[in-house]
Amino acid sequence: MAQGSKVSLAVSVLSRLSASGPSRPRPRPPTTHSVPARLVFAATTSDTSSENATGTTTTRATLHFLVTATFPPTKEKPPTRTSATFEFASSVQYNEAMAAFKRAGIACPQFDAQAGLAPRKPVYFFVNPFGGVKEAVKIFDSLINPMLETAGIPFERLDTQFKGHAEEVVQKVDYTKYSALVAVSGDGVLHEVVNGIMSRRDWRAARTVPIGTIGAGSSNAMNPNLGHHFPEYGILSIIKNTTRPMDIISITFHESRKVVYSHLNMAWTYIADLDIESDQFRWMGREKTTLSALNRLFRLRKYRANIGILPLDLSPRHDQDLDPTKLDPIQTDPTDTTTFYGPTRYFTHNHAATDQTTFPLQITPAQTPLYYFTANNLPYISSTFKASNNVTMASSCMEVTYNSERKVSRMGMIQSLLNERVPDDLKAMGVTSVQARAFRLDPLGWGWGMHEWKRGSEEVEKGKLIKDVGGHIAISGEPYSMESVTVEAHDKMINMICASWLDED
Ligand SMILES: Nc1ncnc2c1ncn2[C@@H]1O[C@H](COP(=O)(O)OP(=O)(O)OP(=O)(O)O)[C@@H](O)[C@H]1O
Repeated sequence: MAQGSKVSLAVSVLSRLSASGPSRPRPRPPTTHSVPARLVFAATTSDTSSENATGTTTTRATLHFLVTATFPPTKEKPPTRTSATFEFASSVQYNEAMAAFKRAGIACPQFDAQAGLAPRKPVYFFVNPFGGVKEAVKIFDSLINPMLETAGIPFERLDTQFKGHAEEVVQKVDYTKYSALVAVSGDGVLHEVVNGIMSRRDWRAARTVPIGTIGAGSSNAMNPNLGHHFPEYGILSIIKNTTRPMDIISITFHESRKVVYSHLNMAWTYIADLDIESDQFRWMGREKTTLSALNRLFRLRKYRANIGILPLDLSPRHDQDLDPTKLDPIQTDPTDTTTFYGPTRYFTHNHAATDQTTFPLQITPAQTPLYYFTANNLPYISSTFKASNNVTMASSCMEVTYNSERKVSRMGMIQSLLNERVPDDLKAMGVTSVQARAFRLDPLGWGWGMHEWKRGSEEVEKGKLIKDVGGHIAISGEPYSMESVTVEAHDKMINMICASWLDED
């Protein structure tokens, strides 16, 4: 049977049923209906067989469906969850229907159980009760719990008690007991999960465990990056266990001597300022970022730095040793960044921003001030804002975008905010972008005017660059100190749960 007709069969079964009717009369043999809906998930619960007066055995099953208005699903219309109980005239018809679902890639856990397939290991959920507009617990109770129970997938849940809790647990957990580690949060808890994995001695093996996220924060950048515009789609991907390999970036801090990993981005200047400062508008919920973006746009700080970038096409290839049986040596000096656990950072050590052999694309303080500087591992930096056009989940690079002109276009930036994406022609914003394998950033300071440099809130010095005066580096939306960093892309380092229909082109 062709794939289309299998789905048609499933849809035709659905089209016969009212949204939540009780038991129905026997269905007639299925016929194909044209229904403006796509069925992406079905599971059966409470199957029962009984013999009627004529001695015929009928099978009754409750089917649970997730139906989308279009396929691939879009962000405009949420999917519909519905269930219906109906009777199959014979066990043959029941088995045929279940097999059709199964062949169409629809989850039928009871069918798996009948086929003797081993049950899945539990999924480990990290739920942040305080992220975003505090919706994580509600999303867990009203969607994740029932959908996973319907699909017959076991799970464990940890409500995070403090910042860093998820990272602490992931560093120690026996991940082999779980089929996936999933953050129900904004990007903050996923950031912790990724860092927890990469800071283990056995990161080579641990990195293969599927990682997922159900957006329950305020920005939820991973929703569009993974094709999960609604939580149901993220849950569906967990049920179906659809994963893709994904790059991450490492950020080595040379002064505070630490290494941080990011699934999303590293931002400095405008984007970092607006992101970190948006926290003061948390009470506004999802609008906090827009308000913060406008607020900072009219008070743009002028930053100075030495920056060296290694473009992807000039980057030498290095193979990582990813043998999952290997353990990194025990770390004895916690300040020696060369011995930190996690992938080898080839371009990090002993290279200054001015080292043109490693970082041939140079930006100097004479070419600055800088207003806009981001390094994105993925296209979307919030649930709606597309900040990069030339990067995908596994593009072996990040997209570094910065203002190449001494002035950015505020009008261009407002236009970009309204359109919720950077323009294809970046010149309209006064910025440029490069696919980069690595870069080194030595920030020097910031000021309001060309000759005035502000320290904290009071002191103004003329013509002098001052370090450490309140600027931020933001990594996956989390604040870090503004200091010299080297940033590298690491190919296909994690195994990310994403929608099967995600089209990254
Ligand atoms: N129980 C907790 N109490 C306080 N902070 C927590 C707790 N659990 C997690 N955190 C921290 O809360 C921060 C924000 O979390 P999260 O990413 O879930 O929400 P958000 O910042 O609103 O979302 P987004 O990243 O989408 O804007 C993260 O830094 C995370 O480490």
